[in-house]
Amino acid sequence: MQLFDYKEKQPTPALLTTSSGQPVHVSQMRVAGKNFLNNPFVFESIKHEAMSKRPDREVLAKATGAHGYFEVTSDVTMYTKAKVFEKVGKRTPVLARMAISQIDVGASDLYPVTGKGLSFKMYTEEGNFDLLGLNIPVYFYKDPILFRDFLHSFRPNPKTNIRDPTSQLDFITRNPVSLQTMLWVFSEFGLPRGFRHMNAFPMHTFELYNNEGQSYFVKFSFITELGYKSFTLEESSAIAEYDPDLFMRDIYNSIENGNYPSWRLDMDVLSTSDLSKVNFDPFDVTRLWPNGTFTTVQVGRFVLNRNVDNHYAEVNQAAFNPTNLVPGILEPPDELFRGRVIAYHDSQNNRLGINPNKIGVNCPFYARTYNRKGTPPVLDDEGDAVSYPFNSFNGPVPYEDQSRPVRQLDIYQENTADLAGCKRFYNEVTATDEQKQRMIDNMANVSLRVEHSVIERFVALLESVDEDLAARYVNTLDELKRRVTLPQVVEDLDPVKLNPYRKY
Ligand code: HEM
Repeated sequence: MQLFDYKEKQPTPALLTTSSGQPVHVSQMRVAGKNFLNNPFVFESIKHEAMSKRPDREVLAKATGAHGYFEVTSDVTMYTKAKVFEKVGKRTPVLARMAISQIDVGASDLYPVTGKGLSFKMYTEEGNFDLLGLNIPVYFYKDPILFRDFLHSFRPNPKTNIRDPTSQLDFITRNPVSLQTMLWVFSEFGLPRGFRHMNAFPMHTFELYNNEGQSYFVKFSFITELGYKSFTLEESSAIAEYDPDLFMRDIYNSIENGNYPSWRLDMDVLSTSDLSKVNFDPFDVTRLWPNGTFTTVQVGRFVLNRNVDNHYAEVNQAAFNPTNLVPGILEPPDELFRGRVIAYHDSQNNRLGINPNKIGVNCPFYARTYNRKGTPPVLDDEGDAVSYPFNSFNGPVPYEDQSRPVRQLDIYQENTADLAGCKRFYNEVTATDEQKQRMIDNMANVSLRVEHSVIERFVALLESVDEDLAARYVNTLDELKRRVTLPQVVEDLDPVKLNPYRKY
């Protein structure tokens, strides 16, 4: 389809050149019988392809993206002075990136038990404002050191390069703090019917302040305006076979057809006085705020109405960073966020160089800094502007704002797991029998190849959450083991039998 569109725009072929603009002679197109080192066109073509791959993101690598806008739908000026939210009807251009975790580029979107990302970059007049969300409202852990450990347990074994569900369940039993999020991921909420039908949550508690300097504490949510819908396990395994790129295709086609995906931006709010009264840690990303403790305010909506022209330039090279906030919105004070402050810069410097914000898609409307040089692009590098701050030559100066809180919260968090939250999830969120069984079927599928002692520990953990959950899991797994008889050819290839280090 895209190929035919191109042909329509380009009725006759254009002249081919090298990257430095010299026309390419037809004899340069093939090497046969010639010394190709004397053929800069061939040399450049091979070299460029060989060196074209930059590192992918370590997490959420496979993705799609689109442009659109954010529109304010309610007056929220009592909570924040951020100009992006300053009046009802105001629109701000937006880039969205939608991604799937735990899989590499090229793998199937329907790979079981993955998280999905939905991030928005709002190009505001006060700088880029990025909100990064995942499709589940609680996070796997609150201690940033677990970033590495969690990923390692879910990644292929470093020796064999084979995924090992034993290490995944082992991680959960050794870090019960991650159980609640895993229950969400195993449940229907882990398998939305494409990005358009999923909600997403930035999870941290941000401090907002208004023009009078009053603070509020908020959690943002992106709520799909199409209504949440999920795939059944049968549907997803059937689709995985014939359309591994379904999530990506669905977004592209819906925008091309004028069915623009959209999400409401809501925020759950606690005032400063609420904060001193609650009996839970409102900054703990592994827990939900209990119903009845907060008010929900609608802020606006995101609409995606334009596909990108170049995936590499506009999606792969996009750099979303949770520290990209604007005046009126302060950094969340929790420990996990502090871990993220380091990680995104490092990852983006590693894959894009030291000037990621000078790459077209990341450029804010306005930026004046004292940084100079670095890996390309350097653009005009501020021309002849003075290159050190606090100078006598009218170099850029910082702004002043009397309403910005002078003190920010400094919090110390407990290292406890919210198993009561897991019980509430099992009994209240997966409320019906069918919902419970679906989650347990998923857990049992993953557990089929898990080493016995780890299963025992996992069952003990589930028992400490809810007896019924543990009993159903044991029964479902037993039943599944009885039912699954591998055909001979698969048995011959069974990794357990081939791997002398593993036993069941
Ligand atoms: C210690 C905690 C965390 C660390 C160290 C971490 C680190 C990272 C890194 C290094 C990237 C790749 C960035 C890039 O190269 O562009 C990334 C991407 C991402 N992270 Fe995190 N992360 C953490 C927690 C979270 C949380 C709590 C959320 C959700 C609320 C989240 C959502 C995302 C999303 C959606 C992306 C993909 C962004 C895109 O589409 O480019 N992360 N994370």
